[in-house]
Amino acid sequence: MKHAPFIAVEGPIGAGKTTLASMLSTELHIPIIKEIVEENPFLDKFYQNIDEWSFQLEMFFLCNRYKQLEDTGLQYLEKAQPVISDYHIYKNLIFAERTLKGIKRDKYRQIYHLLTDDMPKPDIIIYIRADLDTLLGRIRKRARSFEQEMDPAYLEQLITDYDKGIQFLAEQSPSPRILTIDGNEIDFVENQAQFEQIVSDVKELIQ
Ligand SMILES: Nc1ncnc2c1ncn2[C@@H]1O[C@H](COP(=O)(O)OP(=O)(O)O)[C@@H](O)[C@H]1O
Ligand SMILES: Nc1nc2c(ncn2[C@H]2C[C@H](O)[C@@H](COP(=O)(O)O)O2)c(=O)[nH]1
Repeated sequence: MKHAPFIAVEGPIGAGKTTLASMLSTELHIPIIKEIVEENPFLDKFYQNIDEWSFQLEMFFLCNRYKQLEDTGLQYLEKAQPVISDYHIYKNLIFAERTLKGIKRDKYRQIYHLLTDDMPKPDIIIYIRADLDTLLGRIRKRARSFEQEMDPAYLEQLITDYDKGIQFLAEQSPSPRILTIDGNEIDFVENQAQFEQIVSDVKELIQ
């Protein structure tokens, strides 16, 4: 790979994105960009009433990620410095296609493309797949109050949406390199050898 890599860790809610991105950042000495969660004023309301709050929430995520992506370009990529983030900007569309309807979805799509089409995109995606039980267990473990009443059907739908979304990204040109991790079987937190294998796979992708 000639230019500095832009690595994104992706996967549905609770898959372990932030955990793995932080571990890789430390191990590979690559700065990390993390998404803003706790400061989000709409998440709590969203989980109580998705239809009522989805547009505000999706726009908040989109604007924040747009700003982070702009900064990532200026601070790292244009200076040929590698960077790792715990999300891919396409995540916005994966969620919004599920949570928005009708005219709001149409408007959101237009704004999404207007803001992001010419922005830098990750060239390496680490995709953590995990089934519903694993994700629910991790969400419980993380214990964010607003996520505890999440409808399992919503999460289950997102698992499928993510598979389709990552497949879509794989078909883009130029296509990102994708490392898929089985989050049910591979425990990069407790199992050092499994983490080292991921590090080795990522180093190979970076070469
Ligand atoms: N491989 C793993 N094994 C055990 N616990 C994990 C693993 N990955 C993440 N966790 C835990 O699961 C929770 C969710 O992880 P997190 O990285 O916040 O997920 P995400 O960023 O994908 O939503 C956290 O409490 C984290 O410590
Ligand atoms: N509706 C949306 N929800 C989102 C989006 N990005 C994140 N989230 C939610 C999911 C979790 O409750 C929380 C943190 O996300 P993690 O995937 O890091 O666990 O925020 C989004 O774009 N739309």
